[in-house]
Amino acid sequence: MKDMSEGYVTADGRQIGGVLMEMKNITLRFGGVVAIKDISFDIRDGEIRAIIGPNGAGKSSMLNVISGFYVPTEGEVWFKGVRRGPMKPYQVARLGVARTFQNIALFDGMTVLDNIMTGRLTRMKAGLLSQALWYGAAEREEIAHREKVERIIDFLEIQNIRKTPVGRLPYGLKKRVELARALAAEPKLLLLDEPMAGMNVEEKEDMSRFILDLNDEFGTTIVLIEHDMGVVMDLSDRVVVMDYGRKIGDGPPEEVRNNQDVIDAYLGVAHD
Ligand SMILES: Nc1ncnc2c1ncn2[C@@H]1O[C@H](COP(=O)(O)OP(=O)(O)OP(=O)(O)O)[C@@H](O)[C@H]1O
Repeated sequence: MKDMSEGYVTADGRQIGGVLMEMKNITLRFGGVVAIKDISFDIRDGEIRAIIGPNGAGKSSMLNVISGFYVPTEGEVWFKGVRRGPMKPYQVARLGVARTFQNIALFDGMTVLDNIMTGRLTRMKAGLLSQALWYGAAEREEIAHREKVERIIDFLEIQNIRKTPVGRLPYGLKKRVELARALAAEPKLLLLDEPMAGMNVEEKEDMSRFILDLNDEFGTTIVLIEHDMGVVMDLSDRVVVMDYGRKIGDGPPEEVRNNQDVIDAYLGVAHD
């Protein structure tokens, strides 16, 4: 077991805990393409960690390694002090990892409420047989799940659309429902793939507020990929910068912003 005791205090006075997840020398290849080259970093309990980089840098690939969707070609992933082997998505979900997607992945024909309930599936104990045999227990479980979901609906201020089919909602609200569904799994680690993509300024402000509030209220650790630099600088405690599959920067936003390699990558300086 790893020592998880160390932590740090953020510029705004939040106490960040020890290492929740550690990526050790991760390399990921797709045939001849090397999407990630020997990258190491950690994610600490309670922090908001961003992964940034130009198009094709390897950010989505890295998020997929963190989520367990991809198994790295080389390197180790440690979660809660234990080395993680290859896992099925539901096993990763049970460990407490949930995510949202770059292209919203909701059921358009279902209501907001039912979409969010699908986020509780990995937490449901009562299977079909036990539901038939122990109807009372299953009903109690269902009520408990609904209470959790209602709390999330209140938290994300979407009470007025709870019965609306998702397909009828504007883009920004769909993104919020997707966040609600991920939260319904009560994740320890929440992965957000471009949570602000395609949003207007007001929607971005709302989403930023919800991300900060949920980190504060539920203590959820967050990893996000985001192209909007203003958002990244405002929200994150520490930032990993990727370029051509390599890590070229890692630290608090102000440190990363002044890193010459990062400036060069964003200005498109030639690489050898
Ligand atoms: N499934 C795959 N099969 C083959 N190559 C892939 C696959 N996924 C990603 N790649 C390649 O790996 C590299 C990194 O891609 P990735 O999507 O992780 O970058 P990214 O930083 O998320 O880019 P973007 O900001 O454009 O989403 C690219 O060269 C990409 O073409």
